Amino acid sequence: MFHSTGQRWKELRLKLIPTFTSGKLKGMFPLMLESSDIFEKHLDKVAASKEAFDAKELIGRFFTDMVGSTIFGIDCNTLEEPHNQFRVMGQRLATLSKTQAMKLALIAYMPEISLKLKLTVLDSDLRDFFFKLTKDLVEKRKKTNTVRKDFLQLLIELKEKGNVAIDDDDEDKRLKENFRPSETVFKFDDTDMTALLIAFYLAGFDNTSSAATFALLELALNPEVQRKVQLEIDEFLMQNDGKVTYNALREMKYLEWVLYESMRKYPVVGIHGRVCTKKYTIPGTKVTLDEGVIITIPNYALQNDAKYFPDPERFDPERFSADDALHKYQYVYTPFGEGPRQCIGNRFALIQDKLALLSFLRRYSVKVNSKTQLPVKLNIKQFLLNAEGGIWLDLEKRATDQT
Ligand code: HEM
Repeated sequence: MFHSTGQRWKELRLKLIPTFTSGKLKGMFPLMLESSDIFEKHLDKVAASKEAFDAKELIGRFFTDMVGSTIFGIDCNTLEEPHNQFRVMGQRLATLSKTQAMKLALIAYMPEISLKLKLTVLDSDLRDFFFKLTKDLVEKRKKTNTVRKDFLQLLIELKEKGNVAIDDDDEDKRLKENFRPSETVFKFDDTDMTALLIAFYLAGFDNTSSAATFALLELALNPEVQRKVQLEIDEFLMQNDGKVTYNALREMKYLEWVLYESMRKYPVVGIHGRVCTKKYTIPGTKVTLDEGVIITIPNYALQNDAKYFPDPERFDPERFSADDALHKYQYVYTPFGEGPRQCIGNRFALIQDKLALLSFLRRYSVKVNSKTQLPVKLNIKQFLLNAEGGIWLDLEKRATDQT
């Protein structure tokens, strides 16, 4: 999906909208909670070891289990078995060799030539692994008549019926009213399904774990902010008999501002790409872009520009406290992109990241371990923003157990 363009992309995007509605995400929430419960128990072991942990690695394993369940419907147990095949294959998706990175750039910037050359980025054994996995899982569901509230199920529905239905009680009323299934015949085969599952898997453990890692780092560096998040969590848990609910999580606004602010300082995807589809003169300038021109939008630079975000080095979640903050920062704050190609999984990602922070902070505080290089040096060789040498943290049990 990342590389499809034109009519094919439009069709696919339209078909996928109902997959990410609040109703569907709410339906998946119990599966997400199951993974969080296991993660919280695992954190007790990490704390008992008194060893520092590599935040991206630990959260990446947690999210591998979570997306294993919510995307593929499988139980991976990656927290306990960090080298299982599903995790190893996922890590290979996330680490591109130089040749793969060059191929990716060619596909992004010269799509027509790449198509002619039949360029592909993934190694054939990786493709075969996910293709077989998807095929086996689909067959098993059919054989056992299993229906699960996960992405695989929704894509099976899309393949078989040509559409994913929007539930009558879905809260996204505007979406429901405006949604029109496309009238053209929609081709969606096993390869399309596998490609989408791979994209969701990769984004669902890699992008999201980077975002949660940077948020934890800033909380560790700013104990007063960490304390405020913990107080908000305590309050919501108290109001809900210690249970984490979808609605309570959505209402934890301070937690949300913390994530917004850390995604401002450290946008996991540091640049966006666009292709000009028709000749266009930028208003108020003499700059004319011709059709086909490739544009790179430097969102890392924009989000760290004092012109838009005064004192940009300062970690200040209050920047997002106004109701219209996201509107005010539109086009300069774009961690999830902007416009029709904006990240389709942004709400799912926010739930994941909120759950990760909540799992840590309800019973522990995080502290920076001396293995973390400060100030953080960003690794610019990777596709996603990560810290060189990793973010190493220590867990410290909170004075009162909040469960
Ligand atoms: C913190 C986590 C995440 C970040 C920062 C992120 C960021 C982004 C960005 C910057 C784009 C490109 C948007 C543009 O060009 O305007 C994108 C696209 C996309 N993302 Fe995410 N993403 C995250 C999580 C997820 C998750 C969890 C999923 C799915 C489960 C997902 C699925 C996608 C897909 C399918 C696209 C392509 C959309 C299209 O081309 O129409 N992302 N994401």
